[in-house]
Amino acid sequence: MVDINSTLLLEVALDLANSLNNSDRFERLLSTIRKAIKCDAVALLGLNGEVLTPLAVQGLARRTMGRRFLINEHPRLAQICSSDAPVRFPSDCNLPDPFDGLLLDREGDLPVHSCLGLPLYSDNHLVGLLTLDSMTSDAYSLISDRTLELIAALSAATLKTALELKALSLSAEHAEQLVKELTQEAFLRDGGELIGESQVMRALRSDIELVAGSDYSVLILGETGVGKELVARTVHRLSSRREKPLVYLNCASLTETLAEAELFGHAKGAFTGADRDRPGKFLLANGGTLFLDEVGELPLSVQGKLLRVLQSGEIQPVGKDAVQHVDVRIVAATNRDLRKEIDSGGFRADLYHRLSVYPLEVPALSKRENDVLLLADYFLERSTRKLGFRQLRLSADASTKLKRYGWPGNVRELEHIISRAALKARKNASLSEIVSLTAAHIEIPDDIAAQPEFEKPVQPPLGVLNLRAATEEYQRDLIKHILIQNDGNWSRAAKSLSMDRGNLVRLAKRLGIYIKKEVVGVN
Ligand SMILES: Nc1ncnc2c1ncn2[C@@H]1O[C@H](COP(=O)(O)OP(=O)(O)OP(=O)(O)O)[C@@H](O)[C@H]1O
Repeated sequence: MVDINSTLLLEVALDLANSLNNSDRFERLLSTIRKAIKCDAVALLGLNGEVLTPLAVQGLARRTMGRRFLINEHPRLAQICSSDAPVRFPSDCNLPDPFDGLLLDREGDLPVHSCLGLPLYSDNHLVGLLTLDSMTSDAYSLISDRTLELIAALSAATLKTALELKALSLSAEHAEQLVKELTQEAFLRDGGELIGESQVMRALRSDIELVAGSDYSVLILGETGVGKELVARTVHRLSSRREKPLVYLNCASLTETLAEAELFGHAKGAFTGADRDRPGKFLLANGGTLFLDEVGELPLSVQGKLLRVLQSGEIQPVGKDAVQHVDVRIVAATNRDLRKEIDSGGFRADLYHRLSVYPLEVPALSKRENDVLLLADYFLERSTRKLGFRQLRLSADASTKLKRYGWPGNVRELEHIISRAALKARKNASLSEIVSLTAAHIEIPDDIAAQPEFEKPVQPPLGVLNLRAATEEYQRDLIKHILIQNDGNWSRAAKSLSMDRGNLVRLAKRLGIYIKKEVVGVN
């Protein structure tokens, strides 16, 4: 049996007391473990609920950090989690390895190899796992249990110190929430996690943490599909209002009366179709947060009323005399340049100043360095689970193709392209194998396909004699076509048509095009 060298133990122990940041702390831990035990790959995973999140990896592709492992979908991880001692998997173990296909410099299946898992306990609670993979069979049989237990104890202590240090630097109110953040809890159940390690995304995350704790209004700016809604959800989740509702209102495509009724509620009979009293979004969000998406599209008259509510904290439902006090935090988002809108008279300057106490700019995906591959891996892991693959990975040519593209539709476009690629690959693949997505699976519009569709001739409708009907038919076809091409994304479709989004939505409505995100049909 082989025992661990005491100098290495000392190194880890000293690192615990050193003023390292957490990612350095984790990296040092893994380096020390690799000196103690020969292995080709090692990963430290933090546990949150049912999700294991990589906190540091060595010998595995960097993009592994974008993966989130649901315990019950990975039998090896489940076995380690349910054990209170190190688990050695025999070389001929046929349970799928969560890191299949992710080992650095190795294409394809993991050959017969040794795998070792250490559950990490702190105060009798499982806080994470350490996994080690070696290409040598039976690599771990000679390492004593005592050595493994010591490594597990030191790793658990490192994880615990990291969590505690993070918690100490925060107000007690947010500590618990942010400890979860440290292990990057995937907000899988209700909304998703903001993935990204680029400088700009780190800066955004720290701005979000800063502003979330206050009660200021937040204005989220950014192109379509960058993740503005996700940012809004994160602000709410990190705020003291998180136990209260987060209410969503899309301000586009609302007429003046509808916008007012949606925001402030209405009395029965206030207008045609108002067959009962209805509370508005402000009341529904009382105590919590109201997310006003596409706030730049709000009709001017309603902007004035919204401003008054923000100043007084009182709402007056349409058709009612009585006012009601509400306590609501506003988070608004827009992909428009509101300063330009102010200059052209489309947006009130006073409302802008009220909303943008704390602006958050979400960067375009093309500005996020290597985040494209990290996000691609995050979406791949989701497709792996949803479509029942054993493992999905990107081939080198697919990665290159993704890196080269400019991403005008940002993260949403990447998400759709990966989902479509996975679906395409599923047709001819055996789900029990590691499936590589190649460049051929990645359907990125080339220069010609990316041309706005309206520049291509659309056939005039045949057999229609009336000019107005013919024009409408033409408009209907064109809008449907452009919407489908843009995955049902109204903002992008409007951009392709050089139109204002609100006008496009209103026109589509008038033409009877069924309005729902991602689905395009005609009533
Ligand atoms: N950093 C991120 N990490 C993980 N997923 C992301 C990230 N950013 C965006 N997404 C995902 O991309 C999709 C688009 O994001 P979202 O709807 O928040 O964008 P948006 O800026 O509000 O778009 P729009 O302007 O069209 O309303 C969502 O499915 C979201 O979960």
